[in-house]
Amino acid sequence: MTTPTITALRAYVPDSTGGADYHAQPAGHWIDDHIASPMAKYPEYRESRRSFGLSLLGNVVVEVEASDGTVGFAPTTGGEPAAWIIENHLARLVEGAPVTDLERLWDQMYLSTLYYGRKGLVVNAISGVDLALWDLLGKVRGLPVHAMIGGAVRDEIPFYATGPRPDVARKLGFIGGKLPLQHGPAEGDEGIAKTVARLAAAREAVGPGFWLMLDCWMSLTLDHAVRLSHALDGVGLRWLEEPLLPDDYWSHATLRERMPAGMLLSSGEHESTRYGFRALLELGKVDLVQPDVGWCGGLTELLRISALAESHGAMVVPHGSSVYSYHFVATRQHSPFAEFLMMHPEGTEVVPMFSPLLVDEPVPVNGRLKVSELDRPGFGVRLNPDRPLGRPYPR
Ligand SMILES: C[C@H](O)[C@H](O)[C@@H](O)[C@@H](O)C(=O)O
Ligand SMILES: [Mg+2]
Repeated sequence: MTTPTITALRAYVPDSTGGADYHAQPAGHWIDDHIASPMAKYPEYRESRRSFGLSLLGNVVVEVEASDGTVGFAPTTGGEPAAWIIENHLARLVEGAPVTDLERLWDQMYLSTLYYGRKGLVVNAISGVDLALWDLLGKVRGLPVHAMIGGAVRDEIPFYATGPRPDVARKLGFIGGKLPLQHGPAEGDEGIAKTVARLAAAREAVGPGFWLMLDCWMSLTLDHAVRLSHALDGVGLRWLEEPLLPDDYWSHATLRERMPAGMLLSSGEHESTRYGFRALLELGKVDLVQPDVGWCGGLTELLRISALAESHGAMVVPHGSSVYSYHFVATRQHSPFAEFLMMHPEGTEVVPMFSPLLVDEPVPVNGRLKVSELDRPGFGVRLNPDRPLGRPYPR
């Protein structure tokens, strides 16, 4: 049997809002409504995360074509800058390789960009290429990705929902609701009081058994995080998410020591590679890691991060990334549930997370997704043919 080789690697930039860069939403969407951020200490940037540049990058769609005509693709966040890296740097390593060489290609993409990469945009680009390669391999072999990384350990995936209405999430069958923090340290004790009131009202609405989480999106200082965690101790918070600056591993460990014992500390959404997650686990002492498979290095690197986390007794619950993380979650015991970002403007309806970029994108029904819904080759989704794709750096 002849193994096809990769004949072309292409990077497109769709004109759409939403998709993998899901923060790019029309005005009035809950995801940009006075949500706390590291920039909120500056009043002019407190009302909207887009005001300081969140979602400027937009989507990049990576496409890989094989010598037998098979085409794989995957989206991630990165826009034109990522497209430039993919077309002008990564393509020279990938084109001509057998479609099976994911390990060697990952190593070469990471090592060849070390001098300007290691984290952030470059690793997003590498992640996009890696995901497209997994999609291609699945299509060449006629297998869903989950069947190529060990096979499913469960028949269905339970989900928690991220959005402003945990009461609606509970009614829709989700196992928990994660609220975005809206008031950071710049709003002082008054901000803490508002957060406590909001979480207490949410707890009242959902009752005792439904998980509640709070996503702080890197916005807190250590002192504020300690005080906020204790102020929320009566709410029964399942975890406090990404409270501190991602690089300050040491303050995570201090927070872990000082926060209430029953509240899990989670982080990792903006961390990348196994090295970053080793620091977060060993130095940061987090209980739960949340790599984004489109940002951490792709699926090849997520598998490494996953094994590392399991050896630390930590759960791996990937940051919301649609089918690109569902195939992973289906196959790992220590990844018992997944995130679903409620991308409906009020967060009151289930809509496909990467809409309008993809078609055939499965969504949880009654808060769960049957793994059999993923049983199509590769990641099992198609690009929306009605959304034009520009190729900014054609070769
Ligand atoms: C809802 C949060 O503020 C972020 O917008 C979200 O992207 C991310 O942190 C998440 O965990 O879903
Ligand atoms: Mg988060």
